[in-house]
Amino acid sequence: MNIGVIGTGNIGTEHIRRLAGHVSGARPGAVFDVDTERAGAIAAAVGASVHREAHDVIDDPAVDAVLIASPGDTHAELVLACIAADKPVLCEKPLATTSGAALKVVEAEAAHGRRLVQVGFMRRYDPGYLQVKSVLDSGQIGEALMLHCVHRNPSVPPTFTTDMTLTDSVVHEIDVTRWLLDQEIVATTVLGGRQSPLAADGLRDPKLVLLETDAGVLVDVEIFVNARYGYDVRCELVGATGTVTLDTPSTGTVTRNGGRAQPIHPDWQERFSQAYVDELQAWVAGLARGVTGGPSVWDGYAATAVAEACISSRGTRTTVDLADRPSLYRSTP
Ligand SMILES: NC(=O)C1=CN([C@@H]2O[C@H](COP(=O)(O)OP(=O)(O)OC[C@H]3O[C@@H](n4cnc5c(N)ncnc54)[C@H](O)[C@@H]3O)[C@@H](O)[C@H]2O)C=CC1
Ligand SMILES: O=C1[C@@H](O)[C@H](O)[C@@H](O)[C@H](O)[C@H]1O
Repeated sequence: MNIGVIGTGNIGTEHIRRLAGHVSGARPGAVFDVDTERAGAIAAAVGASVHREAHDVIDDPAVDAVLIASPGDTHAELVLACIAADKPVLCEKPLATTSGAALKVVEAEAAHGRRLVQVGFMRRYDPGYLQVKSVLDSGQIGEALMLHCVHRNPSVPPTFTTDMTLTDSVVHEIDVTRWLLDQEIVATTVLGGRQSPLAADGLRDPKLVLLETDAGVLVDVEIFVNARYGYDVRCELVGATGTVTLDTPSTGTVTRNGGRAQPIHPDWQERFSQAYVDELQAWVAGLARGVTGGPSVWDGYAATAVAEACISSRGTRTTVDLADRPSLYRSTP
């Protein structure tokens, strides 16, 4: 499979390297980035060609499938072009930054009649989250009652906005909640509270997000993107007869001088490195069989709709109103 990649920043470059060296059955064949120097550097490193426009990648007959890793507000338009060209696409999260834009993608793919799009919610491929899901599904802890989540980033670039803490960061917990519980989120309340002195001017950080599902499960998420000490993503799912916990993986405990240190990952690149490879490998394996699975545009739309309600909340309970779910998305492949 010859993969065309649009966006060669942080994650785009890493995905290209993974496609070149860690995913069987695929190679990065063509790339585009508005930053032509950046695109040229990674293309030269992996032997890919550089295109002049994003649409040249999508329309390139030698490109079997497209991977979109440009900023979130560019995604919906590019995914629509892939659907129009009948080309499979893995689109990094978020599918879109507004629910209206995401819904247009849902409608376009539903009208197309078969799935072409996978959304990059890679936590569904993380061995830790998979274990949490398998414990819940096995019935060992009874029915799910509550989910507690922590999502801490050491820092964010100056371009990162308060809205992005919800659309770019909490969107992962929104997807994890829907996937783990197989329930829709119907309401949210977001509280600001005391702010970090280390947050950039105008950035509301940290925040507490409360999500309510259609089955009444309550989910709390601490989002804190200036935690400084490292990358810390955890959760505890509380069931009727027990709990299952996903801890921050340690990278090697050092015991010395009367003390014990447990290093943790510096950022998402290291923490989820295996999940990204497994996500890409599953996508490519599906492509070879002519099947697109994994998180769908419905999942992308629902997640963006919830994130949008979080943005509107500002301390008050805000409901989430989803459109009707097309039959294409009623069963997960
Ligand atoms: N699944 C995950 O855990 C992660 C997902 N992401 C997602 O990946 C996307 C990219 O994030 P980063 O790589 O961190 O950002 P980045 O800012 O490092 O890279 C974005 C790249 O896109 C390029 N670009 C901007 N406009 C473009 C356009 N119209 N067409 C083509 N290229 C364009 C920029 O020049 C830059 O090289 C975002 O949607 C983000 O939410 C990012 C990090 C982790
Ligand atoms: O997707 C990601 C980033 O875009 C986002 O900015 C971070 O907060 C997340 O931890 C990371 O997984």
